[in-house]
Amino acid sequence: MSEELLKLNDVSLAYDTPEGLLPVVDHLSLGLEKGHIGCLLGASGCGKTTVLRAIAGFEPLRTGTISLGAVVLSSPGFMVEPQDRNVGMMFQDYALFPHLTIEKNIGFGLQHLDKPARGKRVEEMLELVGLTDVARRYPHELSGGQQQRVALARALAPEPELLLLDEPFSNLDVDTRERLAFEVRDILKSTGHTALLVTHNQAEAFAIADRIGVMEKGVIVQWDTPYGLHHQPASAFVSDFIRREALMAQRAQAYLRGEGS
Ligand SMILES: Nc1ncnc2c1ncn2[C@@H]1O[C@H](COP(=O)(O)OP(=O)(O)OP(=O)(O)O)[C@@H](O)[C@H]1O
Repeated sequence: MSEELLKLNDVSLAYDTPEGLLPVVDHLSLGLEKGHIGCLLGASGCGKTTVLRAIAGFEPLRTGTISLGAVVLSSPGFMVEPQDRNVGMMFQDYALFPHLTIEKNIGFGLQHLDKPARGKRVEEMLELVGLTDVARRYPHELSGGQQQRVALARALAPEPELLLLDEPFSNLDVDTRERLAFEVRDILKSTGHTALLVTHNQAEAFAIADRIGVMEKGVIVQWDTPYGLHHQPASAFVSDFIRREALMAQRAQAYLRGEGS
């Protein structure tokens, strides 16, 4: 049996707001196997990003534990610092440094390596994401899809044990988004990385993930394979959610073919 790398056990999260405590995530548990790509899928506001931020070490836990391998990263009153978690992050807005070349952006998190080792690692990363030709360019000289591949290379360069991706494709046009989702899956699979992605886009989730957690109001209602979600939805909510998005995609395609409005 494969080993679970990331484990969330009974995790609850809440924000302190001027109106009082806002509970956002309610006793959530999940396990992600080493080398797998997981995805939290759900409507806006259901708590996906909050879960990701907690795994990255930016939100304290009210209950439960988050662990990576044998190491507990968070529990109530205890948090390993974000920089000490060996967790990489990639966001929707690329977050590249505009004044640094692509190779310098990728090498940014590698200050602990000497110059030759850093150069070698940057070269490997450029090759991995297919951007060797543009190493000396600046971010604004690249397309959105290319910039996101740079962001991926930069996140993977320090060899994190786990990669977190927050809506990484949502700023891209539909064609680029689908292509890049498949590309990112291939890249992560070729390197054997474990990753957890957050999205509200079902097509993206199904394109990239080995396990999908459908979230509703701070809980995971089903954590399953894409096949399992389609063929054995655990509740009416899951089957409605999956069906509704499939229907919307069909309608959009019919509209583009000029068959409806
Ligand atoms: N810093 C914060 N302070 C107070 N409330 C917050 C904060 N961040 C998020 N929230 C609230 O917590 C809830 C969950 O937000 P979260 O961003 O985790 O949802 P999400 O599922 O990622 O949504 P989206 O897809 O829109 O990003 C929302 O009601 C949001 O308004």
